Amino acid sequence: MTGLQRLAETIESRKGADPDTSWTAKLLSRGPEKCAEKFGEEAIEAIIEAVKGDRDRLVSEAADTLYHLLVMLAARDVTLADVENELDRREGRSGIEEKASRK
Ligand SMILES: N=c1c2ncn([C@@H]3O[C@H](COP(=O)(O)OP(=O)(O)OP(=O)(O)O)[C@@H](O)[C@H]3O)c2ncn1[C@@H]1O[C@H](COP(=O)(O)O)[C@@H](O)[C@H]1O
Repeated sequence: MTGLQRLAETIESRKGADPDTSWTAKLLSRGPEKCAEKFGEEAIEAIIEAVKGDRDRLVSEAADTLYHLLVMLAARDVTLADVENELDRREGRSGIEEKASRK
């Protein structure tokens, strides 16, 4: 199991946990819209560091972004496995080829 899969399991286990002892439970208790808003904030912070070119800050903000992406997905009962399955489905198909097939 990868670290990302373990994190997704931890997040799933926080559903219904005590918001006073778990940041994840606190965020989930505020609803999917708040989780989506937090994800957006963290993604923007990662974008800013990518533009600035600060490698260490980008790694840190990317970690925040992945965590908050998983929380947002959990809030809508979408699992990491669902996303991995979609990525697997796309594997080996170039984005250029996929875009051309849409026309
Ligand atoms: N990876 C993370 C993780 N990344 C970021 N965060 C928290 O996300 C929050 C980010 O919030 P901000 O930076 O926006 O700070 P803020 O205090 O909310 O600021 P404002 O929005 O109020 O301005 C901080 O409290 C971070 O600690 C995380 N909290 C938890 N995890 C993982 O989730 C696991 C379960 O955590 P709990 O649910 O808290 O037990 C942990 O063991 C970690 O593995």
